[in-house]
Parts: sequence; C-alpha cells; structure tokens
Amino acid sequence: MQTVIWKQLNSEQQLQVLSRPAVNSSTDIAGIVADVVSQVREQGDKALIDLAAKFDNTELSAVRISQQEIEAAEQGLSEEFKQAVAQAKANIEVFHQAQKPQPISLETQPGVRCEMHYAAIGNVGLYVPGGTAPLPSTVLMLAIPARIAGCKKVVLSSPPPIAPEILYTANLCGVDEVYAAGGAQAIAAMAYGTESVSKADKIFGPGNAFVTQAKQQVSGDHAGAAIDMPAGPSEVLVIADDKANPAFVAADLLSQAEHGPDSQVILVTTSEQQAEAVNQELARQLALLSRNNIADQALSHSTAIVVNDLAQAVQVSNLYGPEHLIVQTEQARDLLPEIENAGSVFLGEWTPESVGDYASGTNHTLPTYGYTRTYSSLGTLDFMKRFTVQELSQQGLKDLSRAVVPIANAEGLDAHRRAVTLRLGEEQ
Ligand SMILES: NC(=O)c1ccc[n+]([C@@H]2O[C@H](COP(=O)([O-])OP(=O)(O)OC[C@H]3O[C@@H](n4cnc5c(N)ncnc54)[C@H](O)[C@@H]3O)[C@@H](O)[C@H]2O)c1
Ligand SMILES: N[C@H](CO)Cc1c[nH]c[nH+]1
Ligand SMILES: [Zn+2]
Repeated sequence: MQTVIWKQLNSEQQLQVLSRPAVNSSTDIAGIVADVVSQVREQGDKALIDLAAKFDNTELSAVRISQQEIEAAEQGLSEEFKQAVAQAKANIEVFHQAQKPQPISLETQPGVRCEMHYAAIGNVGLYVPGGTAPLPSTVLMLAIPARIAGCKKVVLSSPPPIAPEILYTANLCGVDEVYAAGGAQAIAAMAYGTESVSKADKIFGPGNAFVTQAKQQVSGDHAGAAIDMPAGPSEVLVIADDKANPAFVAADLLSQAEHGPDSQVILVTTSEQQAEAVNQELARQLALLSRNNIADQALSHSTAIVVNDLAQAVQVSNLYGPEHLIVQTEQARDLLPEIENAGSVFLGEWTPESVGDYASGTNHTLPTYGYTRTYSSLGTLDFMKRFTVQELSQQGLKDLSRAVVPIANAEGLDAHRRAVTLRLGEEQ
C-alpha cells in the first residue's frame, strides 16, 4: 500500500488518490451486458442455459431449483453454521422490523386531512453474488427486509452451481423461487421474465461490474424493473489515530480487500508511524489468508493517506464517500456529527466491519463508487412505496378554495378551478 502525505498533494493529485480503480478497463462491459440482456429477452431459458455454460462453466438441466433440491441442501450443513445463521437472522430481523414506517394522519388546516400510507412492492427479485465466493449472508440481507415489508413474491437468483448454504438460507427466509443464473443474465431474466423466471417489479442486491451495469440498463427501460442502488465492488476507509492498534486496522483493510481484485481499501491516519506499522501488519497478515492473491491485487491500488488531524481525516472520508467507514480513534463517536457520506459506519476498536457483513443487524448491501452522496444503505423502506391520501369536509373545501382557485386561475386551468367552485355552488 503506497503512503502519501495529504498536504503535499495538489487538489488534482488528491482526487487521483481517491479515484476508484478502473474495473476491467479493457472490457466493453456496457456492450457485453447489452448483448446478454437482448439474448435473454429473445431466447428466455435457452439463453440462461447457454450463458451458464459460457460464464459459469455449468451445464444446467433446469433454471429453476426444485423444492426438493432446496430442502436437500440442509443435509450437508453443520449445526454450527445453522445456529450462526439463526443468530444473524434474529438480529437482522429486529433492526429491520424497527424500520417499518408508521402512517401519518393529520389536519393541515381544519377540515383538510392529509395522510401518508405505505404498501409493499409486489414482486421482488434478489441477486446473490456467487462468482468469486458464495455469499449466503447476502440472502439474509435481502430476503429478511423483503419479508418484513410484506412483498407478495420474493424470488432469488445466483450463479450456478448454487452453494447449499445459499439454498438453505433462502428457504429459511421464505424465498418463494430460486433460479440458477448469475451475472447480467440473472438481472435480465428477473427484469423481463422467462419461461422459468418470474418477472420482478424491483431488483435488489450487490454484484460485480456486469451485474451493476445490467441493473442500470434494465432500470432505464420502462418494460424492465426498478433497482435498489449501484452496489458494486466492496470498499472500506479506515480512520485511525496514533493510538489505534495497527493489527486491527490491517485486519479490517484486508477483510474488504479479499472480496475481489477490484475492491478498494484506504487508510486515513494522523500518524506516519501508524501508516508504516499498518503496512507491516498487512504484509504479515496477508501471508495468513487463503485468498491472499486477490487481497494483494486490491492492495496494489489502495493508499494510506497521512493527514494533519482528525478533522481533515473526516473531510477526506467525506470526499471519498466510502461504502464502509471504520473509525479507530480514541473518541470515535465524537467524529459522527461530521460524517456526511458513508454507507455504514463502524465505531471504535471493537467494531470490525465483519460484524455488519454478517450479524450485528445492519444491512451489508450498501452504495459504492461514491454513490453514498445520494444513496443510503438498504433497508425495509426500499421494499415499500408510499402514497398520500387526502379527505376534506365541505367546510374544509370552502376554506381551501381561497388557496386553490387563485392558483388555478394564475395557471389558466379552468377545469381545475371548476372542480372546486362547482361543488361549492359558485359555478354551474
Ligand atoms: N456493495 C455491496 O453491498 C456488496 C455486498 C456483497 C458483495 N459485493 C461485491 O459483489 C461482487 C461479487 O462479484 P462476483 O464476481 O464474486 O460475483 P457475481 O455473482 O456478482 O458475478 C458473477 C457472474 O459474473 C458474470 N461474469 C463474470 N465474468 C464475465 C464476463 N467476462 N462477461 C460476462 N459476464 C461475466 C458471470 O455470469 C458470473 O455468473 C464483489 O465485487 C463484492 O465485493 C458488494
Ligand atoms: N462486505 C460485503 C459488502 O461490501 C458484504 C459481505 C458479504 N459477505 C462478506 N461480506
Ligand atoms: Zn465483506
């Protein structure tokens, strides 16, 4: 990991240090995805079977996983895994149940009642990544809020062959249908439907550059589906002071580096010695990891930034807008009021990012690539929509006509005015 001194960089160099790695810059991802999407729209299941052979090296006999296969998945799994999933599920349920919105009902003026109601999105499609590692935890993060929101139909797609841990967790969380499809083809199938795949109104879930591009393409088409957010390759930024334990800091950086070669990890520290100590720890701990070649590639485009003080550390973090922000400083909570752009924040030395990935209760589906400026972490509300209601009494309409009629006149919209005045007997 290269180390830079923030104040020695000009503003262009500062932005360069915080730029995301170009993902497969030699590959025309948008073009490949557009071809895959049209192949799925034209050929349905046949395309999914052909693309599974091409991209996932898997010969599929059917796209939809049968209920027997789903139930059989439990057999090979350990009690330890099942209990871990049960504990994580309970915590995620508590936190997402608490997010269920309360309806609003009030009078804005006497006789004029306004209300806000919420309804679940009908059919939702969940994408669970499986290219470099199967992620059963992502099933929990997507299916639990879908069920709490009350979605009618919840379907899930993941690259074949689907790990039994994913099938078991999907069944436990009440997923209705599971499909063996990965990448852009899975997103296209859930957006438009095929013989085996049910069309979804909205598609959720993280994935690689192909998945993220496909989500963007189908959401731009009226016949396609809405999407949650661009949730791409994992990122973490750690703010550490001179007192932080470099072994803990390095462990947190590596936990995101191991997700993929296009992951990005950044250290922002007030101490040059800390940056050096973390670099030494990275080298020591990297050798202990099974996916060390992946983590090593991610570290090659990651940086340690030395700043003047913690206020500047937060400014750098806000500029980058990380998916995960870990604060390992003496008074970590003190920085919270200044944090503007982050998907999920981890405070203090006892809060590694892995707890949010799996089991604390927060959602690990988070905006990446700087989208934290405008998007939020996934929650129950994303599986719902809201609508307003109004109801007026006769007197309420009479009083409110003093606001409606002049504005309708100013807009030259006679029919709007007449819908009020006719009721009040002021016009025929
Ligand atoms: N932001 C978040 O909330 C979040 C959460 C979990 C995981 N992630 C990220 O999700 C990503 C998962 O990526 P992954 O690759 O492991 O799994 P994935 O399931 O997203 O992608 C695998 C699929 O990509 C397609 N693919 C691969 N190479 C292709 C090519 N050359 N052309 C066309 N299609 C191709 C294949 O169809 C394959 O099935 C990681 O980057 C991880 O960091 C993000
Ligand atoms: N850190 C990932 C989100 O960027 C989520 C995850 C799943 N499993 C492990 N981690
Ligand atoms: Zn992770």
